[in-house]
Amino acid sequence: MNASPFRRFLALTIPQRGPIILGVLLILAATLLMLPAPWILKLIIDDALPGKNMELMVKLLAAFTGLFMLRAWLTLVRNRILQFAAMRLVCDIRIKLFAHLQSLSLRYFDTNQTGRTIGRITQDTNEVYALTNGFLITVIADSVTVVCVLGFLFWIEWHLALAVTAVLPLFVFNYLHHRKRMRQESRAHRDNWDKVMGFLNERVAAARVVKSFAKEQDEISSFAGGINADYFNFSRIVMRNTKLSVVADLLGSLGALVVLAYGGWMVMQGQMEVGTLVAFNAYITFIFPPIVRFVDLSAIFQRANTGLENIFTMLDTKPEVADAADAKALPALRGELEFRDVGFDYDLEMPGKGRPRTLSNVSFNIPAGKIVAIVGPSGSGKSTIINLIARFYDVASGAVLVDGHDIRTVTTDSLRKQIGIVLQESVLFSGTLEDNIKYGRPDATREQILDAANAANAHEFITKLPDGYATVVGERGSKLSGGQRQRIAIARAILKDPRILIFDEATSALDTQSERLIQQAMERLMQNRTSFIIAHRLSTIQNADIILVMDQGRLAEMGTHAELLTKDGLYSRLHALQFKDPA
Ligand SMILES: Nc1ncnc2c1ncn2[C@@H]1O[C@H](COP(=O)(O)OP(=O)(O)OP(=O)(O)O)[C@@H](O)[C@H]1O
Repeated sequence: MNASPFRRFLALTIPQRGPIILGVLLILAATLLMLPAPWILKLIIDDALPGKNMELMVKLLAAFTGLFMLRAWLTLVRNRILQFAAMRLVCDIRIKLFAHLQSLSLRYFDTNQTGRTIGRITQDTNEVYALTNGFLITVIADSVTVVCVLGFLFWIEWHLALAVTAVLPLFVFNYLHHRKRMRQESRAHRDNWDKVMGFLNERVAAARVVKSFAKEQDEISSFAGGINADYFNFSRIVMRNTKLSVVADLLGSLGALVVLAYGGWMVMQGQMEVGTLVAFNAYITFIFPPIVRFVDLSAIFQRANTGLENIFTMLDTKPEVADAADAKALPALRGELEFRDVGFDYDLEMPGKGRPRTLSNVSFNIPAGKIVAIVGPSGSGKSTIINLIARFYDVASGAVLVDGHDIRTVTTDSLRKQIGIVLQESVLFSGTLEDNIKYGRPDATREQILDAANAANAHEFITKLPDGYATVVGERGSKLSGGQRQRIAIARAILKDPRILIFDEATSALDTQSERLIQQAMERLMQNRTSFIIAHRLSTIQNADIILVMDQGRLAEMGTHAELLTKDGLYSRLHALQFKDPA
């Protein structure tokens, strides 16, 4: 069985154990320092005041002041140490989560909303800060205080101390009564908030679509729905906390009442001095407020527990595509590629249920250096083939081999370093054009970058920009045209110099001029490499060495343009439909 999130959290705090232990020792020191304070009060009442002993009075007051000053200083130092430790811990967990995210396979990103993932790294880790800084500090400080003070009370007057202790289980009952609901409410709150974050993230990223459909008002209503649910969830949590802490407060007062009633009776019976009763009364303020605080903090604990559950669920997600224990680095490739009876389904749970598999029995063998066009109707599995070549997913059956190596037996890093991919919707990162071009090869020289941009037909438009290569492109390259983005992506791929090239050809968004520039760039890029192109242009298809014709996840036909036309099969039908009028 898995350890509880809290236990696992404690394991994560190990690197910060130095500052945490020091902080706890300082808490202990500050607590022990305060123990004599009520006793000084007792000495003032029982000894200094009745005997009008001025010298004793001054000494006791000086001791009192000294204790408080020292305690204030210790608290300051302790808070600094523990707050820094808590923040460091949060930073470490954030880095760990991001690093783990990088190792996860595309299927994780297919099934988890971006907003949710971002929430894990930002919001859930904030709860860890609250837990380490607030909860741990208070719980440790308060537990030490309660145990020390109770022990001391038993030492001075055990009858009365026993009466005080009898109230304590009531606090536990009160907490247990609410605990389950608190947990459920905290979970509902967090899950709804994840949905709101997912929604927000999507709508901000797709502002153009929202506007083009004039859906602003509907989106506002949906967002308001999520936020109002958050209001409701939060109100429930606040009400629960209020109920819990009001009852805890009452129980604290009950404790004080017990001391006054029973202690007062003992004083009247001459079994205890007045000063001891006053000191007792002062000591119980060391006990009940911390216990009431425990109860209040249980809300932080529940929230943090939910956050920790989320964090550990993400950290426990295994990368589906992972290097085998004995995976070897792929040597420099020639570029042969083989699909051997490949079957695949995106849906792991219900593979192929009620519909054809995404890919079934796909076999082909491509010698190094060939240009391969993949064609077929929409949804026939073209993109899936390139996803499997790059090992974004693992095949369900059969194998994909490069130069005779099953790609599951080599490291994904060494495989992907030799594959270049230019997608239909090229994504650039915010940063300069130069940074974007050298993304896959950060150590490229200026000359190599210019050569790549030239070969990609991008140099000319870049130099016309006022800031040239230092031009900062917007988020996801939004300040460039579709054709310009595509050429930057081609330059990026050229600079990487891969042996296998994957190209998802986009035509629809481009004008003829742009299309020609891209086509020239592609032709240069494809020289001396094995290239797979999801092809839409007739020229690309005609010039390909091999055409793979996909149909409902199967390889329907394979051959050159001329061969396939003579077959009178799917390809010739598609060709007739699509290129009826090549002019
Ligand atoms: N990430 C995914 N998760 C689940 N199913 C997917 C995913 N990507 C694609 N599919 C499904 O797999 C099938 C094949 O999709 P694929 O993207 O390979 O088709 P395609 O031939 O490239 O289509 P198009 O020409 O429209 O881009 C489709 O039925 C599609 O709905």
